[in-house]
Amino acid sequence: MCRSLLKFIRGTHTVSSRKTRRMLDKYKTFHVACGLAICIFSAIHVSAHLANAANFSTSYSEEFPSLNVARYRGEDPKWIILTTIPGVTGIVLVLILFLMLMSSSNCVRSFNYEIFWYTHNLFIVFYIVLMVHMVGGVLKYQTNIEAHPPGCLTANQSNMDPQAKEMEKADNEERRCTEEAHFQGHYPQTWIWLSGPLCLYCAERFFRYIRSCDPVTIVTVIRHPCNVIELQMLKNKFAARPGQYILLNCPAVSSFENHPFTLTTCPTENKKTFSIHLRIVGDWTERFTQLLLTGSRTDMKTLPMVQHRKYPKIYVDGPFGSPSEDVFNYDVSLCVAGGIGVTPFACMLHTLLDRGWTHFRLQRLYFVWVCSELQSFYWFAELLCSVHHKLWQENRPDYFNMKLYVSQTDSLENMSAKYRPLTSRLLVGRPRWKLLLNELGKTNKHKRIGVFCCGPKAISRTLHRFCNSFQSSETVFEFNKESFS
Ligand SMILES: NC(=O)C1=CN([C@@H]2O[C@H](COP(=O)(O)OP(=O)(O)OC[C@H]3O[C@@H](n4cnc5c(N)ncnc54)[C@H](OP(=O)(O)O)[C@@H]3O)[C@@H](O)[C@H]2O)C=CC1
Ligand code: HEM
Repeated sequence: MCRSLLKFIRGTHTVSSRKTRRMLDKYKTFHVACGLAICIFSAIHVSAHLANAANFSTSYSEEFPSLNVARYRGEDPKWIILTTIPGVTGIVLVLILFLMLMSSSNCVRSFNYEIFWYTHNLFIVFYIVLMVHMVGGVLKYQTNIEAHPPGCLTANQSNMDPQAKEMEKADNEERRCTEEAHFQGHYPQTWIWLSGPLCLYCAERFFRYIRSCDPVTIVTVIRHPCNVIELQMLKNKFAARPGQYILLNCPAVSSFENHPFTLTTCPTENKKTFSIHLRIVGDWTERFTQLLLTGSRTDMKTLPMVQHRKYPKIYVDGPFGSPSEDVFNYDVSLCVAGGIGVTPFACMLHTLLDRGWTHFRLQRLYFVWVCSELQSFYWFAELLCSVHHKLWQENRPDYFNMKLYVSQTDSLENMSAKYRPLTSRLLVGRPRWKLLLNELGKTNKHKRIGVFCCGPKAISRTLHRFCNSFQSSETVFEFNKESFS
């Protein structure tokens, strides 16, 4: 989960292979797999030590008292657990893990991200308790193997009955040893395994904290249809690439919550501002929007300096990498956006408009955008028309192929006449993915098409399935899933 380190590795040219970069994008999936593995092996570990506690009670050894954890034979195993350091710390670890696992489920994260986020930060307590877990010294090893080889007999010790004893006298003499067996608790080794990853992660968080401390100035706040707010910001030394996202923190709403937003414009030589489009869907975005719009006229594009003081203080952590950065690294790319999931692709199109298509490997871009309402398309209608006109002027009409789908037809009206290129590409209903992919397959034979999807999970799942099942030796659809939530 060292996002900045991953973004650095992903962005440098050392990771030339797209396959490796795509693997780096799976860091969250890998993390969840590790988290679940921790839970599964912890369950096995706990079961083994519960059996262990029962054994300590029933197999109490008078012969080797230092090996006992029970205080007497038949002691209640529950007491052995509740009165030893490994026992008590083990219960705390299991409780933390259970809370983290339950709060990390998709439903909790989408219902209330804060519950997940607060609970998940219990990992700090988890690691501290884990370091203490081993100091109890329950697991022991013998320190004097040479002086007391396992199975040997000390002077007053015999494990044979008298009759047999006479017969084995000579043999026993050889098995005599000079001292009692001595045992010592294992030296705690957990910190050896944890110190590397923890130091790396702490360095990552420290770096992110220092970087996010730089103040951010809100330059413009624009209200868009369908509950979307555009925020244009300025931050010293902030640089980003299209497709990347930031973590936004607004202490006036909550000091501990960092919400991810994909950039819709990146700073360029001519324009130092960067922007995000946020959809007001939860309590954090609602509260944040109230603070943004309180006392400022929402019809003004750029606010006079005097208004800046009215804005809440915000911090920006990032940018962080994402699969969408690779849209320009294919000959042909298909970008599918669902609703506000258009944001990473809007950033692409801004970059295409600023820098032109000749700077990139990409030779053909298919853009499919599905929205419930027609007004949603106004979020980036100007941008889409500008890109369309620019490519026609540069005699590359085939470069940018866009299809806009409006899925809810009850409130359908005509799009504004000034966006004619969009009106002629507007379709009603949801896309038929299989048909769409077949059409692309036919017009792009022998190509590896990069498929990028950002939006409701249902679209990603459906499209991913169709890309994998697309049977054609000539065309390959390589699915790149975009998600930070
Ligand atoms: N970088 C990232 O990872 C980002 C991710 N997002 C995510 O994108 C999502 C966008 O949310 P929102 O704007 O509310 O989107 P909506 O819920 O409004 O859905 C957008 C469109 O997708 C359509 N749709 C839903 N499922 C399918 C499907 N299986 N096949 C075809 N079309 C489908 C909907 O059709 P219908 O109306 O018929 O349901 C609707 O027209 C959010 O979950 C957000 O987290 C947003 C920004 C960035
Ligand atoms: C049990 C299953 C687990 C699941 C499903 C899970 C899920 C997640 C998810 C989805 C994120 C990303 C949050 C985001 O990007 O906004 C995350 C982050 C993180 N998780 Fe887990 N996790 C699990 C277990 C654990 C465990 C056991 C630990 C450590 C003891 C842990 C430590 C972390 C850390 C340190 C982060 C990074 C937070 C950051 O820096 O952004 N997780 N986890």
